[in-house]
Amino acid sequence: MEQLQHALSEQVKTHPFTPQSPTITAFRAEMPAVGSLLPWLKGQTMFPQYYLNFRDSARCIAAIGKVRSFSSEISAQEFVRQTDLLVVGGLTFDKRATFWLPRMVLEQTDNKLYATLYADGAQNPQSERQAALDAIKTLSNSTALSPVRQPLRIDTQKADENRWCAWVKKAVDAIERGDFTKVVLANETGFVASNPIDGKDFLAESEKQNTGCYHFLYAENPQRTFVGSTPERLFARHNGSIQTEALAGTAAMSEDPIQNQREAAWLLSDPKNDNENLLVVQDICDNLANYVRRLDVGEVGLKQLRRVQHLRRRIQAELKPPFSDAACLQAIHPTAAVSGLPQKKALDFLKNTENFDRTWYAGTLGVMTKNHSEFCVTIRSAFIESNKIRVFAGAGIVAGSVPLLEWREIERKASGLLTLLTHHGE
Ligand SMILES: C=C(O[C@H]1C=CC=C(C(=O)O)[C@@H]1O)C(=O)O
Ligand SMILES: [Mg+2]
Repeated sequence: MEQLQHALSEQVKTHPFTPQSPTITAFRAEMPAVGSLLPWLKGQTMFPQYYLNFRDSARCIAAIGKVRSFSSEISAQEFVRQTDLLVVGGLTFDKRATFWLPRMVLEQTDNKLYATLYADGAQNPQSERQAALDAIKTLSNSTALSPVRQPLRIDTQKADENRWCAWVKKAVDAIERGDFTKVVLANETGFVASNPIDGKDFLAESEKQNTGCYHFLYAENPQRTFVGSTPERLFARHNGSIQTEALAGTAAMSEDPIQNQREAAWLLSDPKNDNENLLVVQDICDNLANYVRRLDVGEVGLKQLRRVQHLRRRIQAELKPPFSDAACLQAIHPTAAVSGLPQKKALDFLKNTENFDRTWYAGTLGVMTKNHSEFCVTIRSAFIESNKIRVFAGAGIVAGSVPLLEWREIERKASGLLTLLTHHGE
């Protein structure tokens, strides 16, 4: 990190910082890859903090501070197109957009660590120079990660087993009446731990145990951290190609490989779960239709995780120019894997049934650049506030859904995060 500090300081020292220049300056430096970026992030006091460890590559981003903010996906995209810089952020479940250009971004790939420091020419030159120098100092801050295991006590639960089963029954009745074909109900469960839970420690443990996922963290301030490990991609775009997927339909996973195989065989042949998945395929394909010139849906496969396994169909499409991330976000988020179909009817049902605000749960977080953007779906997630944690889990309800089985499904999904605190790690 000293190497990065030295290289960036030299650039900042010689930069003119002319008054009232409208442009953003990016100062860049690189060094060989280090281990996890989480100890660095844990050592920071600058907010907001953002972290995204990608699912299918070694790429990982950790960012602090904010130089510019954008309250819509369109304005974020315009900025990215004009400047060729990166913005991070996303949309809540109900599509409220928050994007920003961070002060400092660390980006790690297979073998390199890149640091980029941004300075805003539209600000006062003296204070911008100082802010840039302050950001460089953060590179030497790092705090060792600690174990997170500790006793938990259940605090509040938006739906207990009985209430959940009543919600599912109400949904199945509405589906039978023909109000909609699918709705994804969710629950929020709050726990109290004896000591404060550190979001970075928690996420580091999740990276170890919940492999095959995107790992994300978003903290607007020191009081509250949104974290999670999701198996689900919203989309990844490379120039005009996008890759998305229908991930829905669930069976159990355990430490018994024979049992897991039995569950997998059942999942692959169960019509209720296949329907759950196909409705997501239909939803994504219909919503992308106006923006693509070719679209392919892959064969059904399995996405196996530590506590659950899912049906997955990959979807690959060629966008019509001008390859708009804002259009993709608006078209496919929230997918029928987290909302329902038809969407408007399903969302009305959720508003009248769920007794909590989902905010960032089942939203989307990612990064946007001119040529490459990627967003994950923020399920398998939780809010951490000091010694309290609120965990979210949902399940797609379709014709034939059995309330108690859907209860077991959400309990298993939530256990992916909860067992990090309560069980012995490997
Ligand atoms: C809504 C969630 O999961 C979705 C993703 C995969 C499988 C799902 C299911 O089988 O119900 C859900 O659609 C969640 O974990 O909160
Ligand atoms: Mg399901």
